[in-house]
Amino acid sequence: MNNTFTIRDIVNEDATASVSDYGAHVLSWAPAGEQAVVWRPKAIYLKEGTAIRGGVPIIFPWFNSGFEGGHVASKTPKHGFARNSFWHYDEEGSSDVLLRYTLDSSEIGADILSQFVSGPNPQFHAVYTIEVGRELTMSLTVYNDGDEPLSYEEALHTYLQVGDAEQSQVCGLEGADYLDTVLDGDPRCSQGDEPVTFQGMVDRIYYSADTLELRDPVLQRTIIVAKQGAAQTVVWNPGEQAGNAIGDLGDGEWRGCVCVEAVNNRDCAVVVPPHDSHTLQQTLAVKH
Ligand SMILES: O=P(O)(O)OC[C@H]1O[C@H](O)[C@H](O)[C@@H](O)[C@@H]1O
Repeated sequence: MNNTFTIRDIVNEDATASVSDYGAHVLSWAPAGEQAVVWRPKAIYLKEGTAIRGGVPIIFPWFNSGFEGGHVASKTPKHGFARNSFWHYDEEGSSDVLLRYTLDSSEIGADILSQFVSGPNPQFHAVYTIEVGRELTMSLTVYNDGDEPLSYEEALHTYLQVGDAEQSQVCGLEGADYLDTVLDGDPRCSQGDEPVTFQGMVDRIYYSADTLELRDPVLQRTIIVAKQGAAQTVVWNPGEQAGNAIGDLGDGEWRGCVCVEAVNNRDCAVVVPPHDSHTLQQTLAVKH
């Protein structure tokens, strides 16, 4: 594996984007003529073993500290190893509109692999593609190369740029059940008829895979978030207090983003039969 922090800038007639090989991490994406849609903070810190803030971290094979036997577990690193790994850039499989990355279980330490719920010796490889155009489509396919079912959690943890989180709304989750992980015991709640808004920390796992709209009155646009192969949607913004306490964000930067994430976690973890695969996909677009 090539352990250098390469960042690839993509410029084509429909969009610009930048992608880091470390984490196969989309750092930014803007359709032509638009402000950035995928949000990145002012400073990006690149350090082996540490996740990049902003952009689209790939969360795999567990979400937060994982979930096992009906309880929150204590797996490390937080959100799995995919965002902290140097992925292989597939030169031949890539172009100025599509980037392709791979990662193989043989490159991951046994101590980390031993934390898989489905058994200590998983064999798999992952292929991640990023299509850069007027839409951005990110697809994570995990192939189970072993003889036992492979179980994991995953997310495409997408930071979306907004003019002001407190004035933004996520529409399309009305009536959906969710786990409110800000509250003790992560109680199951139900979204009323109103959109999701951001006054204080919001950290929720919605049992919905519907296409959503992030409405932004400040930038006067709507970001459309569609997904496939996801059972859930996580919506997250840390709010002022926790946002200003995040070490790799400047004061007030939390206001410039809202995370809308395509997710399979907890009771919706993926189980891939032997020699089969699963794809999680998220597509972003803008409308005015
Ligand atoms: O700070 P990070 O490790 O990147 O995690 C950032 C956030 O990711 C997700 O949105 C989780 O739902 C949150 O609980 C977590 O705080």
